[in-house]
Amino acid sequence: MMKNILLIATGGTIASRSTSNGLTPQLGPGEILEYVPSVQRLCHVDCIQLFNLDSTNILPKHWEAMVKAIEERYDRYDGFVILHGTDTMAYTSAALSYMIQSSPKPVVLTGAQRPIDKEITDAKMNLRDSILYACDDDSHDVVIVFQGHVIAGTRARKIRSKSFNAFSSINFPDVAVISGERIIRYIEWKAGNGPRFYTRLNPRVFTLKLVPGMDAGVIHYLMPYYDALIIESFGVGGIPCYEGDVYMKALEEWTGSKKLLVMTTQVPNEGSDMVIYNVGSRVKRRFDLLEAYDMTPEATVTKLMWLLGTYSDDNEIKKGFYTRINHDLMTV
Ligand SMILES: NC(=O)C[C@H](N)C(=O)O
Repeated sequence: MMKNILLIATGGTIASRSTSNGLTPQLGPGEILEYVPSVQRLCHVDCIQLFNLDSTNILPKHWEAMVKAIEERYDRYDGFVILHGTDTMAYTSAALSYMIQSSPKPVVLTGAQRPIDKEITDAKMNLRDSILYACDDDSHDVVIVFQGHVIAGTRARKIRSKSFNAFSSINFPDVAVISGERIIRYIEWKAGNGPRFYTRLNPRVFTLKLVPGMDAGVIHYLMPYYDALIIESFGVGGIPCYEGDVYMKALEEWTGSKKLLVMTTQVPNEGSDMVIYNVGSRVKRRFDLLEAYDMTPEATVTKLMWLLGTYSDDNEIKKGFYTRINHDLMTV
């Protein structure tokens, strides 16, 4: 029997037309689908348009809208394909991985680096591959399908701003590749017993990228606005101890007001390991902090938004942070 797929349009380059002010999302999902008539042979597709945004403008409330749209229609479809801009797609795929857990049906995000109405475009291949993947019996959970790569929702990172192969899977293999009509699966991955939907997020999570010599006073400034601070430190992880240990004092003030402190690294691959150097281990011993290890920055920030929006108990938040969801964390 033919599968039923829901195509959810949110904007991005795939929906954009050239205007005198640059590329602007204008096409609806029906118009986009017309460029790939071959999908008619694969499945039946229904379309909805939630918004039509350059993904630069995506907010946590848009993630909530995507989740609600899927939850309301979950029983009626075999799979879901979300058309999305590439700029923040890795944040959305991570957020949705926490908000739609253990889904036996696939939720596929895709988009393009060039609009679908251009002669040279990656949009048609990405859309066709995504629908092919969403129709497959062995597909489940949140993934990005892009340029033939299938990447777990928590592992994607935009690594090229212009080329077609824009996404990479960080610290984890591609879960599959798509070659023509074939899906070649690289990892054994069983469907969970969900879905479990979560729609509450707390966006008061700040990511601070350390730069040599940065004024530690910035941490004090963040106090009224944020509940959790993720420090993207250098290398395997550490906090500078120059100038009278101002960073340690700032972090004492931060943690003293019952706010979460999370350490990660700005190095793209292999993650943090704070106990290796004195600059890290002294911080880890001093504070009851969380360490992101091999999680991506996108997964770390959205996981905290989900945890802080869902749980109020500190221990539950800490336990939840170290619980592996959609392949986000392998070290622990
Ligand atoms: N390739 C793209 O989709 C980029 C676009 N600015 C977006 O993220 O919406």
